[in-house]
Amino acid sequence: MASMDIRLFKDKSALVDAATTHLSAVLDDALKARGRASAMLSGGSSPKPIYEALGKVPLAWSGVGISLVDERWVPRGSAGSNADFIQACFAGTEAENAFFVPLYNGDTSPETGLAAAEQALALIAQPFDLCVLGMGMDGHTASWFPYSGGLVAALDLDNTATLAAIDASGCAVAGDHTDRITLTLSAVAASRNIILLLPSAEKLSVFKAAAKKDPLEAPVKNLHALGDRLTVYALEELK
Ligand SMILES: O=C1O[C@H](COP(=O)(O)O)[C@@H](O)[C@H](O)[C@H]1O
Repeated sequence: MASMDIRLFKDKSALVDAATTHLSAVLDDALKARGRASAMLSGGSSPKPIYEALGKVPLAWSGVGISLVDERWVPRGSAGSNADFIQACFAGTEAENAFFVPLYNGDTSPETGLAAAEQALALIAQPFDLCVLGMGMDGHTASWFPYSGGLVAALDLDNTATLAAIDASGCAVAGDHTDRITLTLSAVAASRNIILLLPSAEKLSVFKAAAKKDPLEAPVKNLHALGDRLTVYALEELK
């Protein structure tokens, strides 16, 4: 299998420009090839300027289905809602015409709401054309937090579900939002284009160091096996 494509940048604005061009080309190609496109988006500070720029790109946005790589189990209007975050990034742009599927559905917990979320997500064409990931300094990506409850099922490639429930109690980086819903590794791995954003030299170091760790300790390690469908946008490491 060909190896992942790591693209290194000296500054954040060059990274944002290049990643925005990449994301828009993936969506445009999908729209031209299949008449529709699908994008699974992460929240967080890493993709924010990219989404803000992407929303201004003239695309046939009404043919684009958008949902989330992961979500905190909180209603719209609550702090931490990734659905609100995406809406805010695209506010006032043509991207507001995209078809958005939220993952939170008001059920008591991600576990009890999982089947309905999976059913809702089936409205978006799979395999996904685009999956945009970030990474935390603890080595998590999506809501695959180290040793979290539900992580083994989320990372099991024999688990063909698209979504998994995660209990991130005890994971400091998850903060107060420990009830999560996330794409499974099989859904991410099936995506046509997977983009990992590492907009600091420290994050690139964490990503590289994950290669030698247990995948439950550094879940981002699971991306190392995805081959050339994974493109990493990173800032150069300090010498
Ligand atoms: O908690 C999370 O953090 C990561 C990284 O966020 P960032 O703000 O450092 O970009 C994010 O990718 C992930 O979806 C989220 O669950």
